[in-house]
Amino acid sequence: MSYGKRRRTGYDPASIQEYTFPIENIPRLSARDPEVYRLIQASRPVVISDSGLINSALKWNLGYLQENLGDGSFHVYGSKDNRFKYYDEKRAKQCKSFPKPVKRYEVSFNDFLKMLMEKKNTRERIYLQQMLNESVGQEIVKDYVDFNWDWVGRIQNEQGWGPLSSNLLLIGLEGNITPVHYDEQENFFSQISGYKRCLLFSPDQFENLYPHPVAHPCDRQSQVDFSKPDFERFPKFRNARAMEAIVGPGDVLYIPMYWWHQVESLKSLSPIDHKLRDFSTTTSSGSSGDIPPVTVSVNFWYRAAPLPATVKFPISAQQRVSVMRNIEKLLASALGSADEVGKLLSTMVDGRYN
Ligand SMILES: O=C(O)C(=O)C[C@H](CCCc1ccccc1)C(=O)O
Ligand SMILES: [Zn+2]
Repeated sequence: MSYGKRRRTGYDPASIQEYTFPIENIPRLSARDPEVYRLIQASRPVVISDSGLINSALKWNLGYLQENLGDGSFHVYGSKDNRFKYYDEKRAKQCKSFPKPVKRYEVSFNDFLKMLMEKKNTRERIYLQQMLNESVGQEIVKDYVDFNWDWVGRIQNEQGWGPLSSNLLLIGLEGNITPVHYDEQENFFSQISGYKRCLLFSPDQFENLYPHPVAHPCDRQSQVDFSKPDFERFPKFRNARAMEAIVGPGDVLYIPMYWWHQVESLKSLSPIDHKLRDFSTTTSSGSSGDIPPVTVSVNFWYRAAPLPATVKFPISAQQRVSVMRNIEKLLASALGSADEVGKLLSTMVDGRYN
């Protein structure tokens, strides 16, 4: 079932990267439409345009956040290009040969704003990704309490999901890309300011997207770089097909657990007013005018529903991924290292199962 045309308002279409795979649209519906809940029930992506989930956060511009986020520290990632490929710190320590794709800084929000200004001239791009925690100021707590918990809580209960595990605050530069990966939690991805293009791939496309081994620092991330796919190493990537949603302020995208997604911050057409109190007094270079436009999002990660008592065959694509993950983990521990897992699996399969 193909849904309408790509949303055309608010962002610069020239900031949409061209890729090699076909793209369908993710349905964009009102929270009043029962189809929304049928899609969520079926673990299919949907954009809900008027849920009001994060209406209280639509005023979260950089000035307001600077005033109210408090003086906790924030994780800010730096990348030498525009890709922010996540990696697991402790696994990276065990893989001495692993080239870290991004640097991680721990800074105050003010330092983040300074980095935004200074990085404007350097090659390095930055991306603030911080879980909202009790260190935030009272105003932010108030806004958080005013999220539409009735709406999202009803879905959480109806779907039998586990507890909310975290809300990640995301503040990135236009052009930043989070490369395609999957998460093991249900996600209501909410857009606060600016526009993001979300490319989603169903869990049954595992074989088209070639994730790193489970024991690798980039577990759950695809090895394929969409901007220059290596079809020799990843031939099945030719079969990949995406669903797309371009989300703007107030939109909520349901990203079902195990669904692959790549998130790209687009260029906003209307200038974003950061309402930053004059910044020049506290830093050497420039005033708030020098702050480049950013996108702001917050996600809602929910733990999955418990597995059903009786398994229904054939198992779902998500269950297949979970089984493959468990086998990789078991073999890595049984063999004492992840390096021999491939060899052992080939020995098991070659000439016997294929
Ligand atoms: O909400 C989601 O799931 C996203 O992927 C949103 C994405 C940033 C996620 C960063 C990340 C990726 C992998 C592991 C932990 C953190 C964006 O908006 O750029
Ligand atoms: Zn994600």
